[in-house]
Amino acid sequence: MGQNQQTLSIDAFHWHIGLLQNLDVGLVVLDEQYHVHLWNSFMANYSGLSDSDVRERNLFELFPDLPAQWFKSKLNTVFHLRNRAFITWQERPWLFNFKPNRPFTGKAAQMYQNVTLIPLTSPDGEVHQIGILVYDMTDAAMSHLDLEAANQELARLSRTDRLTGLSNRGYWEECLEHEYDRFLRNHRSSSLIMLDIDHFKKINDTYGHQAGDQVIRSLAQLIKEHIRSTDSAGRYGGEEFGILLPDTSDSHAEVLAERLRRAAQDALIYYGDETIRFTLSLGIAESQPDDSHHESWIKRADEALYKSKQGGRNQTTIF
Ligand SMILES: Nc1nc2c(ncn2[C@@H]2O[C@H](COP(=O)(O)OP(=O)(O)OP(=O)(O)O)[C@@H](O)[C@H]2O)c(=O)[nH]1
Repeated sequence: MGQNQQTLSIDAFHWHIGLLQNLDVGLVVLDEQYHVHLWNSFMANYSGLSDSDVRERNLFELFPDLPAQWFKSKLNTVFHLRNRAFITWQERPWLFNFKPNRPFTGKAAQMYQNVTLIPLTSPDGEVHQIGILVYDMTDAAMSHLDLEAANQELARLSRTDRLTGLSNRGYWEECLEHEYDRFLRNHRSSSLIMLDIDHFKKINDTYGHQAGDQVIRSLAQLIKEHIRSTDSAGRYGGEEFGILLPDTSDSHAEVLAERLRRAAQDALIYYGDETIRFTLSLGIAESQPDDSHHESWIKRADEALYKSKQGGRNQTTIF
């Protein structure tokens, strides 16, 4: 090899080292005893440990909070199979517990990382060392998580009635349908309460539509306070609501219905200078196999509600 060529290869070696040192990606080389042989400036900056602090030292002793058992098994697989391995932030948000360097704009407390493990073949054809590349994925992870949160919020809104915060009719009917299918499989009865504000048109006509809305909101609040977390309440129509009570007989449902009816009767709704009172009519139907469909179940509860209206309102009827 001529003098020029030798100079060039030494130059090239320095460029390579310079490039590796200044990459905006973490780079570590480990041997089979997990001793560190290369530690670039990315790793030094985020860990606070310089190349000379870590060189020839065991990675797991340097970083006791690394998931040692899990990570060693990944490294050993790369040594044995000589294949690259990839660890994404979705699988494990981070390997090295680094703080991202976005102290003012970022929300993340930790740097999210993708990690690639590369088997490094020695001149003897064997793999005695592994290269670890650590990519900072914090921005991508944050956008992804923000998008996911926004989608979840959209999904929640699409299930919710805006005026009352209860389930809207579409979602509530879906729950009812699932409950009816469950009943057909396990034959454990559930009950359905349909309820409607009495003479609500008169409340609107007397106090105005906004006051009517306030009555609907207050009733929704009363319902939330009376039901269990396993029950589901939904706004079925203007001033009609449905409550699904899983694993509940009609006589037990009646206890809740009557409690709610009395609470409504006693409630005082303040709207401006007005004090508004209202009553409820309620109908109950227990699930039955011959309903054939959840809609027939609603129909029976509605028929019972109609009987309460016919019977003089402010009362509960079991179908
Ligand atoms: N304020 C308000 N009123 C509503 C809303 N949805 C429906 N309504 C009104 O609710 C009233 C329901 O009237 P009706 O179906 O005649 O029943 P009612 O006056 O409650 O009489 P009974 O049910 O027979 O006791 C109508 O005047 C609707 O305009 C709403 O979201 N807000």
